[in-house]
Amino acid sequence: MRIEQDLKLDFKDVLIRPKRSTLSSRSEVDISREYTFLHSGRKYRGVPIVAANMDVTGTFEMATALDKQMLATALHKHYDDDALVAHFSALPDNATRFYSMGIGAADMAKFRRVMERAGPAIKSVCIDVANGYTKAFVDFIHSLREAYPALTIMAGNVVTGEMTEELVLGGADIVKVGIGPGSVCTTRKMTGVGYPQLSAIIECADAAHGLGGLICADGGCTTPGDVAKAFGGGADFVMLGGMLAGHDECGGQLEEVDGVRKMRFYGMSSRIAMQKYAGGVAEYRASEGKEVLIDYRGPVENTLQDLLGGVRSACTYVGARKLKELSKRTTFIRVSQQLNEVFGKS
Ligand SMILES: NC(=O)C1=CN([C@@H]2O[C@H](COP(=O)(O)OP(=O)(O)OC[C@H]3O[C@@H](n4cnc5c(N)ncnc54)[C@H](OP(=O)(O)O)[C@@H]3O)[C@@H](O)[C@H]2O)C=CC1
Ligand SMILES: Nc1nc2c(ncn2[C@@H]2O[C@H](COP(=O)(O)O)[C@@H](O)[C@H]2O)c(=O)[nH]1
Ligand SMILES: [K+]
Repeated sequence: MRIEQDLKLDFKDVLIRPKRSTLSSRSEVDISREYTFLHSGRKYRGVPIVAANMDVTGTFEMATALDKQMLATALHKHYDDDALVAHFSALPDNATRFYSMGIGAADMAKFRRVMERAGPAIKSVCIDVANGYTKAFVDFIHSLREAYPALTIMAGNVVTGEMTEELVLGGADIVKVGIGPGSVCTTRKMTGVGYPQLSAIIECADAAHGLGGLICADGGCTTPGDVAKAFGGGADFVMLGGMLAGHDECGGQLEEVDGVRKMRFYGMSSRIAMQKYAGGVAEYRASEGKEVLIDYRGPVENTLQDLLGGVRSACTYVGARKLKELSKRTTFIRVSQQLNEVFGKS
C-alpha cells in the first residue's frame, strides 16, 4: 500500500484568477477550436463540447439541436442499425457525431454492419467503457486503429497520465478522462475508486499533448463555470451529461410530480439502464449509477446560451480572444469557498 501526498483538485476547489485584457465585449470571443487528429489525420472545427453518449442525452434530437451551435454529440449505443445508418447517411457536412460502442463482440459486429452501410459518413467513434485500465480495452483500441486508420477514435475512461499515453500511442486520437465524477455516477461510493476531476484533466491533458493527442474531460461539470475550468485546465473537449438532461431533446417522458414537470435521468450503469438493455443486473456485479428526477428545462437552446455565454465571459476575464488561449491564460487559485449561497444554491 502507498499513499500519494500531492493534493488533487476538483472544480469546487479552485477559481480562475482574472487577468488584464484588451477585449471589450464577450461577443469578440471565438469559442470554436480547430484540430487535426493525430492518427486519423482528419480536421475538426467546432465548439468542443460533446453531449454524453447516455440514452437520455446522446439522442438524434439533441444532436440536431447542438449542430446549430457547432457542438458535438456522442450518440448512445442503443439505437438499432437502421436508425444509425439513416442518421449518419443524412448528416450535414459540418456536424460532429461520434458513433459510440463498448468493447464486446456484439458491439464490434454491429459497428461492422453499420460501417458497411454508412461507411464514409461515420468519421468518429467513441469507445466508452467504465474502466479504461483493462488489457482487453487497450487491445481493442489497437485492433480498431489497425482496421480503420482514417477513423477518429475517442476512447476512455482513464484518469492518469501513463494510461493516457498508452491509449494515445495505441491509436486513440482523443482520450476520455473521468472516473467517478458524473452526476448520476455511484462508482466512488460503490468501489472507493476515482480521481478528482480537475487534476485528472490537468495531468491527462499534459500527457496527451506531449504526444500530439487530445483529451475529452468527461463528467462532473455542474455549471458553465466548471466547463470553463475544464478548458482552463487543458481539456480539448468537454463531455456533458447532467447539464444537458431535462430538455425536450432528451430521451424519456415528461412526468408531473406535485404539479411540477420533471424528467428522469439515470446512469448507464444504473439498475434501470441495465434492466432496460441487459435484462437486469448480472449476479456478480452491482449497479454503479443512480436514477434521479430532475426539473424539466424546456428546449436545450436556452441552456446552451447560458453555457456558451458563460464560457465566452470566462475568456474575457483572462483576456483570451479564442478558446485556444484560455488554458495558457488560466491561473487557478485554491479556494475554501466559491459561491455565496445565502439565498439558496442557484
Ligand atoms: N466514467 C465513469 O466513471 C463510469 C462510466 N460508466 C458508464 O456506464 C456505461 C456502462 O457501464 P458498465 O455496464 O458498468 O460497464 P462497461 O460497459 O464499461 O463494461 C465493459 C466491459 O468491461 C468489463 N469490466 C471489467 N471490470 C469492470 C469494471 N470495474 N467496471 C465496468 N466494467 C468492467 C465488463 O465485464 P463485466 O461486466 O463482466 O465485469 C465489460 O465486459 C459505461 O459504458 C460508461 O458510459 C459506468 C461506470 C463508471
Ligand atoms: N459511474 C458511472 N458513470 C456514469 C454512468 N452513466 C454515465 N456515467 C458517466 O458520467 C458522464 C456524464 O457526467 P455528468 O456529470 O456530465 O452527468 C458520462 O459521460 C459517463 O462517463 C453510470 O451509471 N455510472
Ligand atoms: K459517456
